[in-house]
Formats: sequence, structure tokens, C-alpha cells
Amino acid sequence: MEILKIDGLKKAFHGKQVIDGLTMSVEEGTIYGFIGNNGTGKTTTMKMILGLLKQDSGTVFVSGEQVTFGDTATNRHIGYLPDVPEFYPYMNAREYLNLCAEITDVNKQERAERIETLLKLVGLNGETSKIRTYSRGMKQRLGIAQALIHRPKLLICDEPTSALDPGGRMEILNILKEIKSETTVIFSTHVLTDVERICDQAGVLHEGKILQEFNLKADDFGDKGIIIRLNPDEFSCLSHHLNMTHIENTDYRVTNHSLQEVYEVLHKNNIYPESIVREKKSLEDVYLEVTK
Ligand SMILES: Nc1ncnc2c1ncn2[C@@H]1O[C@H](COP(=O)(O)OP(=O)(O)OP(=O)(O)O)[C@@H](O)[C@H]1O
Repeated sequence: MEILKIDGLKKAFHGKQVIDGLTMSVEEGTIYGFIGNNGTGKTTTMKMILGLLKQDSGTVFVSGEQVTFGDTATNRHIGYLPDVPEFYPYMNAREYLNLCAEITDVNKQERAERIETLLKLVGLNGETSKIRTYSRGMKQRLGIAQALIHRPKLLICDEPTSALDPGGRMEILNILKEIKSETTVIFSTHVLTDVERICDQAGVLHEGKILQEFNLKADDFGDKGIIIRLNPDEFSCLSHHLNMTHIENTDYRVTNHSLQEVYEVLHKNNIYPESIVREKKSLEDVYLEVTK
């Protein structure tokens, strides 16, 4: 079933068309990477999903219910982590989550257990210090716990990893992967390696629409080239027969030739390179191709 369905969504600011007939859907139980350059309208779209911003036209359905601007009814299905989450710095994580549980009407009997489960999930269960002392990564993890407190069907995260160091990013990605069985996740980002790591599906937002979608579990983006490790003499010999560019050190990329052709040329010229590997295109390669 589709947890999110957007159809023909449009939004302009001061005559500038930011979202221009956006149509997309997200299946329950998946992680969807919402990718796009800075300023393409990812946050704008998220605000319309949350009913915080009025669209000019088009519809948004969350768990089969239509989102209406200014009406928070559909937000009971949604947990939201903004790009820079705000907290009460004088509270500790438990106190803060307790407040969030009260606000979102989490059943009183369940509250303490829910809070402990979430603190454990985000690795803050042993933490008693005030939020003001937290690192950016810890705040982001607390933000996820906060967003999940009312057991939403859909978690929306706005660039959850962009400002974090590699360790902090891995922690967030692992948490998102772990909750996937309970909550569908949409996260916006331009860190494409993060998308490749954990997403099932990804959509490229470009000029107000989804320009291309990828099934990251099934799509093979094809070969970028063949990387051969050679000495400079071997390179100058082979460059007469193959389309080659220097990458770095003694590595050269061959393009527009099959592996079979490369082997034939090598054999004819009596060249036995240190290594030959097929180079797969990454999501970033494909993204740059489609958005250029
Ligand atoms: N309230 C507003 N008033 C006027 N223009 C706005 C408003 N909100 C967003 N915009 C403009 O809409 C465009 C899309 O902004 P948005 O923040 O949605 O992009 P984004 O994809 O989330 O970018 P980033 O990756 O940098 O966060 C930008 O040009 C922005 O300046």
C-alpha cells in the first residue's frame, strides 16, 4: 500500500514556480531518498505533506487520507525531523521525550516503556546530561526519537545527515534502517552515498518534478568504464587502440569498449596489466547525467 501519494502538486513563491506538477508515491515499509540540489524544493514539499504550507494546486494523501493545509489530522501518521531540530536545552533526553509524549497523547501506561525503547534505539539510554551539552549527532538522534514517539506510519527527515561527520552519519543511517520494519522513511538529502547505503527507492526532484526514480535494490546503473593499471609506456602504446583517460597514479579508464575488446588489444600488444576492473556507475554518476 502507498503511505504517501502526491499528485500534480504545484507551488510558486512570488511568481517563481518551485514545485511544478510533482507526482510521486512511496510504498509502505520502504526507505525513500528524496534527492535534489539546494533550493529545488525538498523542504517546500515536506511542508506541504505536513499541511504547514498551502499548495497552489494538486493533492497529497498520507495513509489514504487527504492532507489539508492548516489541519493537523493527517500528522498523527507522520513523524517529522526538521534539518535543525530545536529542543529545550535545559531538559535531558528523558524529560524532553516525556513532554513530547504528553503533547502527542501517548497512552500514559505506555509512556515510560516507549521512551526507554526509543532512547535505546538512538543510543541515548545512558545519557543523563542536559540537551545543551549534546553534539549535533546526539541532537539529531534525539530528534529521531522525538519524531517516533507516537508510532507514526511515516517518518520524514529533512537532510538528517548533511551536517554530521562520517561516524554521526553512520549512526543515523543505521537507526533509519532499523526502524524501517515499523515506519516508512522518507529523507531528503544531497548525500548520494547515504541514499545508496540504505534506500530502497529514490526520486530526483528537479525543476519542480520527479525527473527520475531509481529502484536501488534492483537497478544496475551500468558500467562507467574499465579501469586498467598500467605503466606509462604501456599506456602510450594502448592509447592508440583504446579510448583512454588518466584517472590517478597508474590507473586509466577505458570507455566505449567491451571487456572482450580490451583483452584482445592487450593480448595483441603483449601487455599484461597489474589489474583490470569493471567500474560500475554510482548513483552520483547517474544523478549528474540526468540533471545536467
Ligand atoms: N516562504 C518562502 N518564501 C519565498 N521563497 C521561498 C519560501 N520558501 C522557500 N522558498 C524558495 O523556494 C525554493 C526552494 O526552497 P526549499 O527550501 O524548499 O529547497 P530545498 O530543496 O529544501 O533546499 P536545501 O537543500 O538548500 O534545503 C528556494 O528558491 C527558496 O528560496
